[in-house]
Order: sequence, then C-alpha cells, then structure tokens
Amino acid sequence: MKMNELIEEAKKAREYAYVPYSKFKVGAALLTKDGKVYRGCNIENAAYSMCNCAERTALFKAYSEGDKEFAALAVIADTPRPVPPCGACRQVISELCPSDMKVILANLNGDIMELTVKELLPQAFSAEDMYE
Ligand SMILES: O=c1ccn([C@H]2C[C@H](O)[C@@H](CO)O2)c(=O)[nH]1
Ligand SMILES: [Zn+2]
Repeated sequence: MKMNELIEEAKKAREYAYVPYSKFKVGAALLTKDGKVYRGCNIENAAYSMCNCAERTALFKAYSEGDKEFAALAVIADTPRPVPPCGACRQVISELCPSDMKVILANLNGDIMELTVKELLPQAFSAEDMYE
C-alpha cells in the first residue's frame, strides 16, 4: 500500500470522529505487515479525561483483534502543519510499534511529514528501564 492510500484511509476514519467538545476531528490508519488497515478516530466524552485519540483507537482495535505486527501509521487532521500526535499517543505507539516503523503525519492541505517511531519519541521510557 502506498503512503497516499494510507493517508486516504486516515481521512475516511476522521469522518467518524465523535468530537462534540473540541470539534477537532482526527483520523488514523494503521497498516499491518500483512496488508490489513485498521482505522481509528478520536472519541470524546463529557468527562474530558476519557477522550481517546485517533491513534490509540486504531492501535487498540488492531491489538484487540490479535494483530500486532505493524508496518506504518498515518494520522490526519485539519491543522496548519501535519498533525503532531500527543505525548500519550507517542508513548503508546513507542511500546506497541517497531522503533523504525514509519509514522506519516498529514493535514487537509496536503502537507506531509514522515518520521519513525523513535524520532516521534526519542529517549522513550520503556519496560527496559524498569527491569535489567
Ligand atoms: O494527534 C492527536 C491530537 C489530538 N487528538 C484529539 C484528542 C481530542 O479529542 C482532540 C483535541 O485534543 O483531538 C487526536 O485524536 N490525535
Ligand atoms: Zn493522542
């Protein structure tokens, strides 16, 4: 699957965003190594801290279906620059995805930024820091 196709999948996911509070729609598309795509959108709640980002929705969907081998993640929102994932998502992505996996950030203007998981969260805290 091409990078632009994965961004299109993220754009479709974005349409399902449930964002009555922020009105800020985000879409994500997670490509597995065997070519399957899991879409995710952000889902908010009146108890604001319960809001779930698009990236984590996609990752948790895949994981809960037994898919754990990922090849790329695309994220899109209507932002001036390609949408930067929040710190919480960076932490989750860095634990569940390979450190050299491609993360494609995009916006609706067609701006794209491509980086790796380890570039997204350098010096990430991980299990290795707790157990030797
Ligand atoms: O990369 C991001 C950044 C923000 N959000 C969501 C969380 C919340 O619903 C709204 C505003 O922060 O956007 C995401 O889904 N992904
Ligand atoms: Zn997030």
